[in-house]
Amino acid sequence: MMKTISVKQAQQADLKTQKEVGIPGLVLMERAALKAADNLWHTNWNLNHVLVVAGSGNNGGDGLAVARLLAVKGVHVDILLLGNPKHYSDEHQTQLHTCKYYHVPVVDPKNVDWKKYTVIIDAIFGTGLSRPVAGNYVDFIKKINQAPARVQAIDIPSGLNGSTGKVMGVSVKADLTSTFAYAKNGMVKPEAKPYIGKLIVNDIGIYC
Ligand SMILES: NC(=O)C1=CN([C@@H]2O[C@H](COP(=O)(O)OP(=O)(O)OC[C@H]3O[C@@H](n4cnc5c(N)ncnc54)[C@H](O)[C@@H]3O)[C@@H](O)[C@H]2O)[C@@H](O)CC1
Ligand SMILES: [K+]
Repeated sequence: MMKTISVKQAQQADLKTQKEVGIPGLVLMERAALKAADNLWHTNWNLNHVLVVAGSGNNGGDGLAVARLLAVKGVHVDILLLGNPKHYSDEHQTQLHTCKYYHVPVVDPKNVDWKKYTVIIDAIFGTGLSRPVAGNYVDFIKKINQAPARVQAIDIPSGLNGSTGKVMGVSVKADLTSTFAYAKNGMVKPEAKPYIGKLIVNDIGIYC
């Protein structure tokens, strides 16, 4: 049986690893991104044109780090930034700086050509999702689900409650979910399957 934990336990384990064990958040983020990129390399998906959709928190930071890792290997990758720039987490800002260094293109949210992407990486919300999805986020999640691309979710499909497996209004439907440390309780529930797709649990050095 696969070990699963709640979102709260995942947040506590993240915090403990950083504050007590002393591994910096950016180190954990880099490990997460390397594993997620590796999961993608091991699919047979067409990686011709990838879109990373990044929210304002550390899930978005993970996505931006994956964008950079793909870009330096020559993949044509674009970034779509969602959320208020004033709320970007510290790690998100660092990852965005690095993407800019490598000239990873940032697309205009009002003018996204959803049909041209072969893969979309969903990095809007992870364990930080705390309320039902609303406003513009609903529209973007629907666009991701309607797009012809394969979809990889980073940590948790955005909009899915990781603890219960229930959809909080609307959720990304992923073909592949690259989660970190442990699967969250809701991910293994039958009703979550259409949103999770294939589940890969990646060890990034966080234990509880
Ligand atoms: N902290 C750690 O140790 C690590 C965290 N990692 C990543 O960080 C993620 C968690 O990051 P965060 O805690 O920054 O949170 P998220 O990036 O999941 O969410 C960002 C923010 O969105 C806001 N939000 C929540 N629900 C919303 C809604 N319905 N509509 C609009 N805004 C909403 C909240 O203010 C939240 O802080 C994990 O899922 C994982 O992907 C990884 O980098 C690995 C290490
Ligand atoms: K996500």
